Amino acid sequence: MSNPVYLALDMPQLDASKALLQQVKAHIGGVKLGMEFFYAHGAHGVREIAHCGLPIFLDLKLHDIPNTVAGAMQAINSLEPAIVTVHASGGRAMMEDAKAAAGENTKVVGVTMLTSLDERDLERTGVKGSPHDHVLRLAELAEQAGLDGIVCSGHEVAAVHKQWRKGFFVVPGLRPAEGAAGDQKRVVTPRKARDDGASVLVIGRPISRADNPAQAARDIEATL
Ligand SMILES: O=C(O)c1cc(=O)[nH]c(=O)n1[C@@H]1O[C@H](COP(=O)(O)O)[C@@H](O)[C@H]1O
Repeated sequence: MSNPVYLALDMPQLDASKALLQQVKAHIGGVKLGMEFFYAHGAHGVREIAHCGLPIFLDLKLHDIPNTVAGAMQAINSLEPAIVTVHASGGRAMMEDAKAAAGENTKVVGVTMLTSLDERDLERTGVKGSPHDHVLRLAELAEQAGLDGIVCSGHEVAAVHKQWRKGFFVVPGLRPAEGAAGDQKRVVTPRKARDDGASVLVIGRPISRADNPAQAARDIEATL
């Protein structure tokens, strides 16, 4: 089985990103580029990172009216990303149009509830009920809209996997047993997420901020 770990390259410096990637690339299965990197380096930066030969997950978390999101998707098609994110709360029509505009080899996944949020945060945004119910509801909407899968925390992935057997599930908010959670609130270990049905494990700081990133990536790989 291929390595499910996608390294989140969350840094604005292109050279430092490439250097980190060189150190760890033998121990990961893909690279995630998010808004921090993309706003700094755009399509050129994505192409530079793609030279490493690993699949690229373009985590742009698109969230706008359907026409605008479809246009954004078309604008990034030439980069041939393996995975792209949209916010599931953007609604069914937005997700349908995003999927229709994406390249045929790109998986479009809907971000459900950010792993940095808990039930109290959810309530403050006006959503009543548990994160579990909220994630399952948005997963159902994403499936109806024809998306390939969703992004959720390791707390929900087992239930979502049960509800959507063929879905593609991206799980961030991962920490090895001794790792500091930082701004993440719904956290599990990489192994637990994988055992519960995650297709992709997104891992950033536990590798990128480690004293020895290659060793950290190797240690995580060994737990899987
Ligand atoms: O879409 C994501 O990748 C994402 C969704 C989510 O709910 N939570 C979340 O942390 N992420 C991303 O996953 C990565 C997690 O980074 P670390 O907490 O450093 O491992 C970051 O790049 C986040 O942007």
